Amino acid sequence: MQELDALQAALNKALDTIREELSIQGLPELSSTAEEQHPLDDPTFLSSPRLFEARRLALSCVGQLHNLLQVPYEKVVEQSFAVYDTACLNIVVNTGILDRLAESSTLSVSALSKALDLHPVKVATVLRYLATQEFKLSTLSVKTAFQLSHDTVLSLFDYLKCHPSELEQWSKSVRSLGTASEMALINDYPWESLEPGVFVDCGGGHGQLSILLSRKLKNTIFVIQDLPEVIPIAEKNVRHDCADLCEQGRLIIEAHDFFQVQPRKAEVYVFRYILHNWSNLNCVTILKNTARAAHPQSRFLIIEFIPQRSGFTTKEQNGIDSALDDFIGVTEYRPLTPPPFVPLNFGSNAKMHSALGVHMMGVFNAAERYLVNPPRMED
Ligand SMILES: C[S@@+](CC[C@H](N)C(=O)[O-])C[C@H]1O[C@@H](n2cnc3c(N)ncnc32)[C@H](O)[C@@H]1O
Repeated sequence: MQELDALQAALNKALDTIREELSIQGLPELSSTAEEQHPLDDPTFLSSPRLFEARRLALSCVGQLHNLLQVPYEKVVEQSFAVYDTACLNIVVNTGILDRLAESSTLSVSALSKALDLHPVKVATVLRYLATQEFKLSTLSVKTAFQLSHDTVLSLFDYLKCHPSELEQWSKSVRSLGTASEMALINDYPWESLEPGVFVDCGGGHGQLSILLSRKLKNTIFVIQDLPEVIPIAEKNVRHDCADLCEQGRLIIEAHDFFQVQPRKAEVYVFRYILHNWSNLNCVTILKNTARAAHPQSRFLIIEFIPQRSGFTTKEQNGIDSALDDFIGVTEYRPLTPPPFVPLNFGSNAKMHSALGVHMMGVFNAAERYLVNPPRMED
């Protein structure tokens, strides 16, 4: 029997058994939104052996299915961000958020932040992360948890400049973050519509996005820009993969600080995983500096993870109604409407991206940005 079939069959059997046992023992239905504690959650409750084993089996199947279905890269990121589980719980308890929510579970983030004198973006980021499974501090990008933990006044980028081996390690981890969703990115956007022209990869890091696109867009020149200390890393990577394109002048690597005016006129300026490192004010400066060089037809492409709201909603509120069967034979991506009891952001499946939001807050006092109702850092 296939592993997936076996786990599905065992899970179904276990869930059926739990349902039967609840009925036999006259116990209430299970509900994750019930206000009263379920008797099964009482540590002194003595389960029947059948119910005990059915629960154990169901949870084990869920865990095994998780291992089977989750992309290994996401598991690695989740594990390296696991410390945020404890940190966020600690914040929720110590700041009084938990007590306030116990009094009223319908408090909005802004009401909660006002009542406790906390920053709304930080409260939202922490709660959103905790919903998938300090603190009153400055909102300045150089007064973050990173500076406290490293006992430094330097920003992460300035710190890395002084620590070349850490810079190398950090830029490798950013590169793998890009790799994890690169094929979808290349497939889902009509890149050919941008040809021909000059494409500037602002803060391009290892240059991986430009390398991939240069194979697809044969009439485009790619300029990878980054800080001077990152240029040798980018050059090594690009020359290793595409020495011929460098010789032909189709891939150019150059130092440029995006807080200075952009020197290149181009058809496309792309910012992948850049703006989430910076406050609104900084982002405006970066974009304005680039816009000064742009011509009226130039395009700005901003590539970021867009977190979805947590919580549950009706299909009508969600606005998109698509079921798994609607995707048969479809090649163009569109999102699935979460079925009942599946959170809008797909719950535990959003953990990696929510953890990234916490990470951006801890390192840069920045955040992943939302399309709807965005809570923003004040500058
Ligand atoms: C999160 S990484 C993204 C790298 C790349 N865009 C990618 O998607 O793989 C942010 C990049 O911004 C660069 N960066 C930071 N400050 C910069 C500045 N002032 N000017 C240019 N690049 C900068 C960093 O060196 C780093 O390579």
